[in-house]
Amino acid sequence: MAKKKITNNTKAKPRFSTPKFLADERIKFLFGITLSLFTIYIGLAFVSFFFTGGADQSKLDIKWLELITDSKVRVENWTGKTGAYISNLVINKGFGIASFSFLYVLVVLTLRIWGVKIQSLRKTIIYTLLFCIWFSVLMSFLFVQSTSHSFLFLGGVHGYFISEWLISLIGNIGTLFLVVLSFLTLVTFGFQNSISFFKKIVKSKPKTDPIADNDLSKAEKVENETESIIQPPHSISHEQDIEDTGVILESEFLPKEESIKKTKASEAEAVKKDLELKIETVSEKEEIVSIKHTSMEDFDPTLDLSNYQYPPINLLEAHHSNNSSVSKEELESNKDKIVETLRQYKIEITQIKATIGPTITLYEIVPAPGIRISKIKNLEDDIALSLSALGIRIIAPIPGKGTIGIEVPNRTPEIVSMKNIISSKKFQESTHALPVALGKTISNETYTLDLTKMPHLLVAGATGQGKSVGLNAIITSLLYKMHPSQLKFVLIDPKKVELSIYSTIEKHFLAKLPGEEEAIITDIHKVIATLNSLCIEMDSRYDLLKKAHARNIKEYNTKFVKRGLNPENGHRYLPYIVVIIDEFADLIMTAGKEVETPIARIAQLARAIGIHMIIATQRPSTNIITGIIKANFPARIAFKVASMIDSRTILDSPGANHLIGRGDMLISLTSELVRVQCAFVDTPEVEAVTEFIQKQQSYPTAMYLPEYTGESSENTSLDIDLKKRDTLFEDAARLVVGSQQGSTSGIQRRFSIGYNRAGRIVDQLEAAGIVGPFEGSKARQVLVQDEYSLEKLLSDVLK
Ligand SMILES: Nc1ncnc2c1ncn2[C@@H]1O[C@H](COP(=O)(O)OP(=O)(O)OP(=O)(O)O)[C@@H](O)[C@H]1O
Repeated sequence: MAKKKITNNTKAKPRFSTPKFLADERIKFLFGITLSLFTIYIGLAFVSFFFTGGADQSKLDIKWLELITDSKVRVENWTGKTGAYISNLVINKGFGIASFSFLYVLVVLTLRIWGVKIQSLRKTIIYTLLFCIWFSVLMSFLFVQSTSHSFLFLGGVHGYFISEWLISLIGNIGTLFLVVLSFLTLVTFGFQNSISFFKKIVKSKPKTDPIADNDLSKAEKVENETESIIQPPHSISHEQDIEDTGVILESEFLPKEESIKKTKASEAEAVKKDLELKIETVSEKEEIVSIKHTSMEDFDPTLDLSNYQYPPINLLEAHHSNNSSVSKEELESNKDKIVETLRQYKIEITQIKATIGPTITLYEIVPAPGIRISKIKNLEDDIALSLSALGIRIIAPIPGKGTIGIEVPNRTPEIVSMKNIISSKKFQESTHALPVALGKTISNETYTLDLTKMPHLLVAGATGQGKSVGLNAIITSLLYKMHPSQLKFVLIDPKKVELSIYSTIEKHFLAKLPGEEEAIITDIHKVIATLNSLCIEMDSRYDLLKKAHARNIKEYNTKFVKRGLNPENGHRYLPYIVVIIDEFADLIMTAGKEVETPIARIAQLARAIGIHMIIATQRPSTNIITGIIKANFPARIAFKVASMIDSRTILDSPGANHLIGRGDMLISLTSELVRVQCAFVDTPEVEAVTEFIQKQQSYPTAMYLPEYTGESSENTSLDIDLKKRDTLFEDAARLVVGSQQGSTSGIQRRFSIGYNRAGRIVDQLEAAGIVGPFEGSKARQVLVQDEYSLEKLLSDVLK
């Protein structure tokens, strides 16, 4: 009874709750001693029974009362009459040699009293009983004839009667089948992964074809979703490890939440330890597929460079030399350390699972009911200390999973090569408008993005943590998928060294201001001019879209390709423009608002017309990544940063400070963070790709962006030719005089035009003497007081 009470009362406390009479430590101590001695006594009695049972047999046949009261009756059993009687009762009249398993229950119970928990008591009792029944039947069935002259019933009276009854009922064969069937039933329900174990035995075959093996593991994944033990294809020897460890055993405190489906199924008893590690690896099939590029129908913009060849995959390197998989020892030792550390803080866990990624392994744990999640979250540093590892990150809880994740770096991280990522099926068959392949997730899946959906990307990370490699990965993946007619880069590189490698593909893939020599922009004044020029390009693209009644660049280009838009009316095929700014902090420090404003404008409006920005910075402080920038860059990538504050600045949450560097990154697209190992592409690889492109036929020049003259001081009103005034000039003049407000934004709003166009109109109004000069943040003074004077001025001056 006491046992039952113990196992049932497991709600919140991770420790075994003692019956009331054991609340007193002294009684508990004595009870523990008593139970230990009793266990040893019974053990000795059982063992002794084998040797002395024959001699004692006749004495044990007399009545029990007589046996114990008559001191003249002596038995051979080492434990006296009581031991002999109990042994005879339990072994011969009970379950035969299977009765030894009762000793196991006694050991578990004794250890429990001493505070050591190795197994769920309830399950220990149930399974021991079931095992006893089955084993005694088996023993009787097999040995009833051969031991008929012995004093010992190997299966006990219980087994004898049941097996005799079964043989009479269904014969020897039927009984054999039933015994086998009941064994399988016991194992199937008793051990979580027995089914997959049996399957593996059935399926075991020589492994000669790794591709076929990959297929198999994928198929198994789908089939066995709840078991989800998938073999890593890159290490066949590893399969054996997984086979050995692919069993989840849970401790007594099994949660009943339905979110943890597996725990219900795993009503198994651990014989080895109280908690075993389940290892999960997901590996994508790295299939090299031919690069597919959609051909255009009526008008093909790629026809200008119709012989253009996309770079072949063999220009990239495999970087496999120092790749190694995570050993089972490493996994087990990390698991033990995690479990131990948590236990020290009285946090019991019921299940633990490991997913091996390229550079980190995710240990997913299910805490016992009643454990506060925040308690585990606060142990980040303690776990890091016990594992002696940097880069531990705790995700509590993992969104949508009901588990808690502990990410632990692998001892030998794997390099994810760009070649691998580019040749992956996922990337090659992606239908994204601007496909970017970034690397591999924790579950070894290729991680791709569509830049048009972002629509802009903010990349931050301390120096040397993989930002430049990340930018190269983005550019390389776009070069592998896009035709020069479909994509142009605007590369801004104040550091002057990082992006210069792409200058050779200027005539294929770059855009620049007219008259500029260098396509890679390094000078701060040219950066301002280029960004403003992009604003003009943006306005003009909006005008084109409006004229074409298209909502976005995709619709517009489709109409253009179908020859629905006449180039004579100014229509043209619009390539995507990807603006990459390598050291954004430098720009903000030197030019401040002058760069921030056009960047914010482009970020706000450019999505629909195919201009996308990627800005990178080493210094993720709030004066660099301002509120305006943050608001307009919802998609962010963080490489390792120095502090939690920096991490919060980029991601709005901590985490990036716990990354391990060398391309380890966190990507925040929605509110969720994804940890990805960035693909590695080395400079010689990028050079090989750019050289391959450069050698091919090109456009005569880089794509020219619209000219930007700027609001420079020498650009006085005299320079403005009013004969070439804007068509909205007169309406704008009437608006300004009518409202007596000379603001650019007022004109912009009233006529639904871009900021630059409105700015040009205001300049023309100034040249015509309608408004005064620029006065910083104040609106310009309106120099014409009434409409009559305005009409006069318009007719006199502007003719
Ligand atoms: N994805 C990656 N996989 C493996 N190693 C990497 C990866 N990314 C970067 N590294 C290693 O880190 C080094 C520094 O990377 P990188 O030049 O990209 O840093 P960075 O953040 O751009 O630094 P800085 O801001 O100073 O230019 C690389 O030379 C390379 O050895």
